[in-house]
Amino acid sequence: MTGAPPEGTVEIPPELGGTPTLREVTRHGERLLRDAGVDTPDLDARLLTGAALGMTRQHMLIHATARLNQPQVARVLGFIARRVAREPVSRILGRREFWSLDFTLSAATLDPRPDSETVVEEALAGVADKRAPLSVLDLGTGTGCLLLAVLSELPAAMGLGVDQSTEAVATATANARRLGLGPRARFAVGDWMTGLEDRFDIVMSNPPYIPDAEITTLSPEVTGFDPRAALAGGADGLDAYRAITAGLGGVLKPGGRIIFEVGFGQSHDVAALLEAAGLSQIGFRKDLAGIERVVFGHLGA
Ligand SMILES: C[S@@+](CC[C@H](N)C(=O)[O-])C[C@H]1O[C@@H](n2cnc3c(N)ncnc32)[C@H](O)[C@@H]1O
Repeated sequence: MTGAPPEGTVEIPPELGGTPTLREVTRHGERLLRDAGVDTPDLDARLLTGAALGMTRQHMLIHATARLNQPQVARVLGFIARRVAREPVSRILGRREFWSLDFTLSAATLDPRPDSETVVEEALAGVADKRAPLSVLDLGTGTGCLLLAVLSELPAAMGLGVDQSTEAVATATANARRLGLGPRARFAVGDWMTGLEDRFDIVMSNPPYIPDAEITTLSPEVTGFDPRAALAGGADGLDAYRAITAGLGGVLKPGGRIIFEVGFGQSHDVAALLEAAGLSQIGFRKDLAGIERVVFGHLGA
């Protein structure tokens, strides 16, 4: 559900007939979003109007009284209608900023969350020599955001991103190319580390971790638009952690590190899985909200 709204399907209300001003159209969109219970109606109306018209925020401020024609009004209202239906702004725009890099989304990829930057921070914090030729594996790569963010900071590192979704792998490959990281990033379809023969210095994963029964309690922006395969973690949310920790010995180099993103309240269960798998120096990193978002461990040298 990304890209432009279908043309000609939006009904334009009488007050926006003729050539309304940009400000009138933006305010109308904001009202529709507020009535629909969207959290940030002013911000979303501004972002969507700007995107529909190809205008920056500064342009919009300068041209607030500029007149729009009816196709332009229809395009703005098309975007607003999608947001009223709870499609996230990032999905309507088809892209999301992560680690100050621009990522294209697809229906098969999770919309990257700011909290996941904690994984990138921890991966980089453990690298003493940023120019070393390290190897990095990202399991459940989605848009490729974790792997590509890490590679953007480590100029001699190479990486592999694995996902079970062919469409996600295609999206991640296109993101790598667009970000100029194509020569150092490879993506493959697979079931976690099954069939991999190489070993890596760093393994990262933000696997699906929502307990199955909790999925329906999430916001409509998540349940309606993030793929279920990116969310569903089994009965207790820990299925993927069990599968991945069981295979870590085969993909980590001696002295290598695993860095997991975890859901709220899961850090100690995941730490116990790592300990049972023989990893040491297990630690935690909090996200900006003070929640233990990352669990990491070392494979003894
Ligand atoms: C929570 S999303 C994370 C995506 C991305 N790494 C991020 O942080 O935005 C989990 C990803 O794991 C993938 N996945 C689920 N089960 C998998 C499996 N058995 N093997 C490989 N990937 C899997 C999903 O397709 C999804 O892209």
